[in-house]
Amino acid sequence: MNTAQKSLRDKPVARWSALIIVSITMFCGYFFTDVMSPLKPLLEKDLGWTSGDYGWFTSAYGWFNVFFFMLFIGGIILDKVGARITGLLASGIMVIGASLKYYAIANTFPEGATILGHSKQVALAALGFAIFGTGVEIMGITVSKIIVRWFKGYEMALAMGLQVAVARIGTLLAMAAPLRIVDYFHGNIAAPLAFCLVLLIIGFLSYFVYIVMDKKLEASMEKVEDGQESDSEEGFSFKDLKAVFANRGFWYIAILCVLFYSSVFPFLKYATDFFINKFGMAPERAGDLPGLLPLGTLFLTPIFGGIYDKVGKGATIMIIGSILLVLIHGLFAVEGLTNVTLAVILVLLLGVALSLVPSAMWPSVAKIIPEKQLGTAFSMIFWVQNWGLMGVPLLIGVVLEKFCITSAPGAEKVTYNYHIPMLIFMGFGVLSVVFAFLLKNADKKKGYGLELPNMKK
Ligand SMILES: NCCCC[C@H](N)C(=O)NCC(=O)O
Repeated sequence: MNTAQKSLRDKPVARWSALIIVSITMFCGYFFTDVMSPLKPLLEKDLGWTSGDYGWFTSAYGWFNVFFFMLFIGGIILDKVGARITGLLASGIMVIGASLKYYAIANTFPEGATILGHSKQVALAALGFAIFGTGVEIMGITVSKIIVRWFKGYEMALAMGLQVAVARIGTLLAMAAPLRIVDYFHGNIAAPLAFCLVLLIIGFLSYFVYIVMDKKLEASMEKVEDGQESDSEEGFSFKDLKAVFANRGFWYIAILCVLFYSSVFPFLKYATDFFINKFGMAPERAGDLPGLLPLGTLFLTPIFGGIYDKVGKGATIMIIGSILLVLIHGLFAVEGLTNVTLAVILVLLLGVALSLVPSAMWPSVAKIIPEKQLGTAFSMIFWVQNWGLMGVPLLIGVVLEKFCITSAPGAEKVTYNYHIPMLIFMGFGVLSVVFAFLLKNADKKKGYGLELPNMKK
């Protein structure tokens, strides 16, 4: 290819700059997603929430995505009108949802005011989180497609890994910062949300810079004579949907996705409380331990992504990550194992698992599904995954409240035994292993190329 035929995506500086910009928006989204997790004990102590309230509120993240098919709608919009408008809409929705959630937590409401059997505060916070969850998930599929658009044939898995790594810095801050921010603002539980809301607005504004870059990319692609990489996609069609549904590899990846993530992200929602209850950690420091999880993934996700780009072995990487899950949650479930050093090691290992599987899973989707159906495919995978992100935190909240309370009724501080929740997380790990093997098997039969490198020679 001579210089005249190059499009903007062929210039490393341009494609990495595009990646940095969209990663900032995702970073802010991930921060907000988990910012309430370390606050669970405080929500119970200061605002009178129960574990059931917390589980219900946390599950709201997936409500609209699952029941109103917002991810499908987002995927269709993405394939029809492209990443520029979809991304802007999605990050705007994130800001609106986050503002409502902040309003709910920052205010007090008349006692006894309930909506759907929960206090007005819990219900409004949940509604805000549901709106936010729609925005951040649609943003997730948009960013996945943006990366494919800029990096296909280049360092695609590395780029996806780096984007996820930057997003996970958001998760890390969400674990480590909120209790410190609350402390700094003299016990104000809403302060971390306000801080995060400001970041989300910055993420929204930074997306305008990406829009300018995307326009330039399009113009440069139009100049490329053969137009082979042009974004002249046909957009969503029901034929595409049927094609994606008929693809066995797609289903294995989607089911692996929901199982794997069900035992990681919902775990994070309860991790601070778990470490306080099982390992006797001081509440002010207990968020630091789950914070180690995203820390490890920062470095490892891009490294494993780079290995997949150069060496391949995508399906095998997913199997190893899933086996790790079983071991980790299995050990967490063992009663009497309360050594903090062991907890640190297990959290770090969970970080390894959370690097292995995503670094191979997301680029593998682009191998199984043709590019013009990718928006649809990512949105369907995220839809399946959202059942888990919605249902599992709710399940754990209910299980905790019904079967795991160890304190006396009416005690000032409620304490829990996390044995059953950990067994539930382990169960998801076991099923992940099964589906990772099924995926590898399908790859052998259908030749998706999951075990092959991503990079063109
Ligand atoms: N706490 C963030 C949830 C992100 C869900 C999202 N659909 C996703 O799977 N992102 C990829 C990842 O590995 O984070």
